[in-house]
Amino acid sequence: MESNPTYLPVVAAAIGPDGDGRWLMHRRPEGKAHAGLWEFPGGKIDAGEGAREALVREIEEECGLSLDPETMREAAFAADDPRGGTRARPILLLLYHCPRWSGRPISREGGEWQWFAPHRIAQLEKPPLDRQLCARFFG
Ligand SMILES: Nc1nc2c([nH]c(=O)n2[C@@H]2O[C@H](COP(=O)(O)OP(=O)(O)OP(=O)(O)O)[C@@H](O)[C@H]2O)c(=O)[nH]1
Repeated sequence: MESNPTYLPVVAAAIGPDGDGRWLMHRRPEGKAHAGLWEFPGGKIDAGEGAREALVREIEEECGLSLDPETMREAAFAADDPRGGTRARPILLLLYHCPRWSGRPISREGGEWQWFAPHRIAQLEKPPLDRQLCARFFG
């Protein structure tokens, strides 16, 4: 049995709810894969990094918010089919509920940031794995 990793692990954050019951979503910038689609923000886990640590780092880099890793909870996951698709490596996307943060999001890497109610998030155009996470997380 081959034991080299197949999946590329990616972490994503469900940041919310804010005082109005909304959650923070990120619209991917032009020039990147899935440009213009709305995702739960996050990114790839670096070698040797923990999942929560990666999420804190990615969110800080992308929008300046500080997440509280102590209060993060595993919430849902979604994975590509390793035998389908055209990617070199299928993605394993891990969603964490992040109920505590500080700061306000600002766009640091060209994407757009917006708070939405869950029924609006369900309507947004999203990449395939984020669609699954949305259905699993918000029901
Ligand atoms: N959120 C999300 N990401 C996905 C999906 N499918 C898929 O291939 N990805 C890829 O997973 C990676 C997520 O990591 P990232 O957000 O740090 O990637 P990035 O575009 O900033 O960096 P990159 O240009 O090196 O890929 C991206 O390459 C993204 O295109 C999906 O359904 N949802």
